[in-house]
Amino acid sequence: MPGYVITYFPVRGRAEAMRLLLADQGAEWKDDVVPLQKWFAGEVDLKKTAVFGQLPQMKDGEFCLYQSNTILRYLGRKYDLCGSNIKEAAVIDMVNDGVEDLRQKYAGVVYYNREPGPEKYIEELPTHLSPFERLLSQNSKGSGFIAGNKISFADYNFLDMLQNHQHLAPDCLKSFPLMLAYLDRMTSRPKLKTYLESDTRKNCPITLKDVK
Ligand SMILES: N[C@@H](CCC(=O)N[C@@H](CS)C(=O)NCC(=O)O)C(=O)O
Repeated sequence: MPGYVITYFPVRGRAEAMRLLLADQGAEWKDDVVPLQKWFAGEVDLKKTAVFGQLPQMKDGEFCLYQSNTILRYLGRKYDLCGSNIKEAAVIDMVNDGVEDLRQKYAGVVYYNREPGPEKYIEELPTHLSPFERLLSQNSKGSGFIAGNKISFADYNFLDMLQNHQHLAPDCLKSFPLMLAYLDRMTSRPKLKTYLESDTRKNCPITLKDVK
């Protein structure tokens, strides 16, 4: 029986970065999938008991957490993925907050049909993505991780964000060689590769709109 249970809708969404982290760290987890229709019809008790009325929820045994970035940070502390000192930890937090900012813009357009709409968002993407190319160039000249000298929880969030954007706009990274090389390095990590190539992952829709 795996110690971790991730409760979420049948999408990658805000649960995927924690799945990437767990897979790469060789940990097992169970996905407890909540059908969207039931949730929005008010038929899921968890909607009332969840701390902020939202998912994902992650349980580590009896310990129950909400808020995707809090969960990532918790797993980061548990698996030593928060840098080697407080300055590295702060840079990792900064990058993760930057990923969160972009995730919110992405989610606004992709999930909630907010302005500026997908076409304009894609047109503006280089402006949103270039800070990450710069961060990579400033860290081991782009040959390592998004921050620090070892993998951190922010790398999994960043990887998920890059893959979501590649799905939305397949050419969006073409003028960002460091991010392309980073994606190659990350997706070649053996345990991550196995997960990324698994049927579970391939069959998991990227957004709520992709749910059949
Ligand atoms: N800040 C929260 C946001 C959670 C969130 O927006 N959850 C959405 C799905 S991604 C949700 O539960 N939507 C259903 C609802 O609000 O009832 C986190 O990072 O976990």
